[in-house]
Amino acid sequence: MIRCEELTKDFGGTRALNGCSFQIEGPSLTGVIGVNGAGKTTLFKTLAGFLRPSSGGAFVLGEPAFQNINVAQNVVLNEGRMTFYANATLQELMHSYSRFYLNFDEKLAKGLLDYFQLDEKRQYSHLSKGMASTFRLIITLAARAPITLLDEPATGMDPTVRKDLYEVILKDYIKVPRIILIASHYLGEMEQILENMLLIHGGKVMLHSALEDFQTFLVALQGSPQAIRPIEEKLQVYEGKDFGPGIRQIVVKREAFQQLQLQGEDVEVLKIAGISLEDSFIYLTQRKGGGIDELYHS
Ligand SMILES: Nc1ncnc2c1ncn2[C@@H]1O[C@H](COP(=O)(O)OP(=O)(O)OP(=O)(O)O)[C@@H](O)[C@H]1O
Repeated sequence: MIRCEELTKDFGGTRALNGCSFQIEGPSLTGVIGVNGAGKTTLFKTLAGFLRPSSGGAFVLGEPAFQNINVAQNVVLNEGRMTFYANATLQELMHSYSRFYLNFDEKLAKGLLDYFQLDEKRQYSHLSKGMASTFRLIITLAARAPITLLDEPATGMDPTVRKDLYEVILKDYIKVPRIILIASHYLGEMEQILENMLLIHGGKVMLHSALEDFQTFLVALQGSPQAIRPIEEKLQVYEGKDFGPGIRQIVVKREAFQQLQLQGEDVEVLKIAGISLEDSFIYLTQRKGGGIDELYHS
């Protein structure tokens, strides 16, 4: 179980987390998404016990996470900037993980190294970016820690390896259900394996829901401008645009639209369409103010 309560983390003058609260009780494959700088890595490092909260709390298995040996043994963090000692071979790194994580599955780790054609005698520092990511993922999953945190696990991987990566994560989760959080910007690809979504924005949780609820959170309405305008005036519109003279489209919250309780003719003129996960993410986290067009028109 993991729980954050009004978790705030400051780095000097920068507030990376700002009253972040959520809880995950049981096994779950959760995607953690957010724009660059939203606070995802800070959240993971705090849950792993590497960072002390400035205020509020981060709890793992009911205990405060910071510098807690019980937490450390139950949480494994895979992060791109992880440094291992110079000259370490894959075999040595695997060995050090297996001594620290009591459930480390060596057979699985070796099987995956074979599958991804990584020679365990090679030095980690000599691997390419994508190979290093693959290796980190292998030892992180093989650790079989009850809380597994994957921060941008696909960094540098080519599309074929990424496809395998998602399959490996999913199969491993099915074999040993546990709390797995994956922070990634590859939303369209991750979507196929996730159960839940946690959207972090400005250091806070903006949305924490089942994947299906996230996928249907926003909806696109198309119709004549006469049919669309009255809705537009009543609801928060995430995007509005005209498709030629006779058709206007707006993006709004599905629930808010349903609560409008439109009747009869009004409903008939509207075409309602779903929105991809990636587009929903963009609409929900878009920057306010002038867009890119404006920058290039001065
Ligand atoms: N050690 C640090 N010192 C100072 N500022 C930091 C430090 N670590 C993170 N920050 C700042 O905290 C904020 C959140 O950073 P964080 O790395 O958690 O974001 P993120 O959501 O993981 O971003 P990305 O998607 O780009 O990886 C950013 O403004 C970042 O510059």
